[in-house]
Amino acid sequence: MSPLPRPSVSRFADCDSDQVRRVDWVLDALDAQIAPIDGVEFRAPDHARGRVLARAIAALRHHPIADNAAVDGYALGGPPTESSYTIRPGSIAAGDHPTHPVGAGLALRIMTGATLPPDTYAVVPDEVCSRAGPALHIARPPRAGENMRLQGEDIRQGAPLLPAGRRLRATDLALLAAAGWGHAPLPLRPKLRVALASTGRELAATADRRVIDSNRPMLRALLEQQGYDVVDLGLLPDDEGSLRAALDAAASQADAIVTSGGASRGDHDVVARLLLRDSPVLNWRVAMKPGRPLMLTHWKGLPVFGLPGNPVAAYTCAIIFALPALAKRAGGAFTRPTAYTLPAAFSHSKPAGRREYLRARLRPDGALDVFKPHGSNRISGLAYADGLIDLPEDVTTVAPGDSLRYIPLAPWDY
Ligand SMILES: Nc1nc2c(c(=O)[nH]1)N[C@H]1C(S)=C(S)[C@@H](COP(=O)(O)OP(=O)(O)OC[C@H]3O[C@@H](n4cnc5c(N)ncnc54)[C@H](O)[C@@H]3O)O[C@H]1N2
Ligand code: MOO
Repeated sequence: MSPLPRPSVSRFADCDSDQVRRVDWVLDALDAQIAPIDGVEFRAPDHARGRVLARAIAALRHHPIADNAAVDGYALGGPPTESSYTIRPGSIAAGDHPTHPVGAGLALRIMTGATLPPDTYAVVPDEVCSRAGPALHIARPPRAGENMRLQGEDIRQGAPLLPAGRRLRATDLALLAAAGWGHAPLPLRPKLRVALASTGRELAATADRRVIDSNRPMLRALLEQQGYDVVDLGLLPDDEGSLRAALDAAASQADAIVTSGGASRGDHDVVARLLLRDSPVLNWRVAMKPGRPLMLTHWKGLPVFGLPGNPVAAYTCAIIFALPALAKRAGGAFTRPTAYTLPAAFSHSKPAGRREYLRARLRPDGALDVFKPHGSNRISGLAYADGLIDLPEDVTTVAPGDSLRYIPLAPWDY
C-alpha cells in the first residue's frame, strides 16, 4: 500500500487549563475542534468492514432487481377472474426469468424469489389453494400485487445508499452488495492510526513491585475494536528529552495519540508538564468521576487524549470522550454514547456539581445493578459492567426505582 496523504490538523483552542469544565462543554469543544483525517483509498467490500466511507454512495442497481414472488404458490395472470383459475403446465423457480405472460384466468406454479411473468396480477401461497386436476381454487380473492415484490421497491438504482462518514457494519455490506457494490472498489478513509502509550515509573519498577500496565491492553482492545491501527509506544520515558523524541516519533506515524497516566499534578507527571507547557490545551479538568484529570491537547498537530491513570477513569474517559472524538478523526460522526432510561435497583448518593459514571449491569428484569465500591482503581468493576450509569451534575441521590441513564458499552466494547 502506498503512503497516504496525511492528515488534516486538529486545532485545540487554548483555554484556562485549571478551569473545571462540565462534561457537555468538553464534548461540544471536542466535536468542534477535532478534524477528520484526509485521504481516500479504494478497497473492495471484502476489506471494508469497520472502515469509514470517504464519499456518499449511490445504488448501482435496483433491489429487487426484478419483480418476484414472495411465496411458493401460483402466479395469477391478470386481470382477476373469479376464485377459480386454470393451471398451466410448468413451474418458475428462483433464477428463472420468464418473458411470456401467464394469460388471463390462468395460474402458473412459482417459487419464492422467482421472477414474475409480466402480466402477473398476484401470487397466492400454497396454503390458500386447493387443486382439482388443472383447476385451482383460491379460498379468498387475492388483492392486486399480493405477495409480489416489485423491482426497486427496496432500493432504486441511483438512489442515495450510504452517506460519507458511515462506518461500515455487516448490514451495510449486505446493502452495498445488494445494490451492486459487491466487488466495486469503495472510497474509504485511510485506517486511523492511533499511537498508544502508558506513563508512570511504577509500571517500570522491578518485577515484584511493579504495577502491571493494565490500561494499555484495555485501550488497545478498544481502539482495535473500532478498526484502528494501533502504534504501540509502550511505556513513555519520564525524562523530558526522550519523551519529546517519543512523541515526535508518534506524530510521524499516527493520526492521534492516546496516553494514560501522568495526567494529574504529581511531581513525576512529566507527560502532563511537557504537554501542558508546550501545546495548546483544550482541557485538563472535567467535573466528573471517575476521570477528573483528562488532558486534551496537541502534539505536532495531532490530538492527544491524555487519559487519567486509574484504570476505571482511563476506560470511562475513553468511552465518553476519546472514542467519539476518534470516530470523527477517522472521518465519521462524533457519536456520543447513547443512553437509555432504566430503573435503578440500588441506592447511591453523590455531591451536586459533578457527573458520575457508575459501572452498571442490566438485570434480566430490566433494572440496573451497580458495582460497589466505586473507587476508580477497581478494575474488577470494569469487567463486571455491561454499561455505565450516567448521573447528571444536579443529581445527589439515587433510590431503587429511580429512572437512570444507562449507556450500554456494547457499541464500543464487545
Ligand atoms: N492533588 C491531586 N491529586 C490527584 C488528583 C487531583 O485532581 N489532584 N486527581 C486524582 C484522580 S481523580 C486521578 S484519576 C488520578 C489520575 O492521575 P494520573 O493521571 O496522573 O495517573 P497516575 O498518577 O499516573 O496514576 C494513577 C493511578 O493509576 C495507576 N496507573 C497508572 N497507569 C496505569 C496503567 N497503565 N495500568 C494500571 N494502572 C495504572 C497508577 O499506578 C496509580 O495508582 O490522580 C488523582 N490524584
Ligand atoms: O479519575 Mo479519578 O479516578 O476520578 O478518581
